[in-house]
Amino acid sequence: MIKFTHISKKYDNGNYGLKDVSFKIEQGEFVYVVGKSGAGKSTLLKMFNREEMPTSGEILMGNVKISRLKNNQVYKLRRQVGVIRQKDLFLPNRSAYENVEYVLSACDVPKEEWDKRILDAFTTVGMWNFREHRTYELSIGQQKKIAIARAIVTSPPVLIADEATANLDNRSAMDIMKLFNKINRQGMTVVFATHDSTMVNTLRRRTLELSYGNLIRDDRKGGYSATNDPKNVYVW
Ligand SMILES: Nc1ncnc2c1ncn2[C@@H]1O[C@H](COP(=O)(O)OP(=O)(O)OP(=O)(O)O)[C@@H](O)[C@H]1O
Repeated sequence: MIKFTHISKKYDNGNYGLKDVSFKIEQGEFVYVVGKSGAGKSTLLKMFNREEMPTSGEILMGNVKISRLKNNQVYKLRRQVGVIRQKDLFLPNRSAYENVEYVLSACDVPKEEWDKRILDAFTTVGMWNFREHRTYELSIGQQKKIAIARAIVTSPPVLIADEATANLDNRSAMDIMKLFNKINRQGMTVVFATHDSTMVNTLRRRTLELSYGNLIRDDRKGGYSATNDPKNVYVW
């Protein structure tokens, strides 16, 4: 369970990213975050793994208050939250396989688990046959799939995606959305920010809508599929 309570974010230059935002997400939910450019979507997403800290309010992950975490615990938090960014940075001269493997090396995952984890991640995104390709040789849609493989290879209970379908044609975008659906059905919570309302209407899910930093809508459109899978409990 993730709970945002009265979260506000005021940047140093006086801009408000978020204003008094409160909501709760259960493990296994699929949630869209929508709103126009500048509405606060990225600011909201960056709070999940403490890339940004709220100016006021409290965020709970399980029973842990994110703002109270010490540096070594923030590192653990980041293993619990997989992130797919608007622009994913790859090791461009390395293969897709090495790009995914790199995440495991950076996360202290025991080496004997690497092969299986990498195979599982590539299989989930359907990219095993492209594992030897350098990432710059891949299409944008294929690169997005590798970005997803990197985000899920540590099996985080929560997956955060910021405009993961930007710059993709409709077919590739739908491919990526199906992938997020599949990952969600496996029990992972997915929080997916987009300004594309077509996308949101196609796959009806719970939607949080932001406008000028305010949460102006929170509905549940049949998207709730909580799971009791023990692998999804938070470990600190
Ligand atoms: N690092 C920052 N410093 C100052 N202001 C910021 C910073 N990041 C975001 N903002 C401001 O916070 C508000 C929300 O921005 P945010 O990037 O979260 O919106 P968004 O909905 O993700 O927009 P986009 O879809 O264009 O990325 C905007 O007014 C923006 O200018």
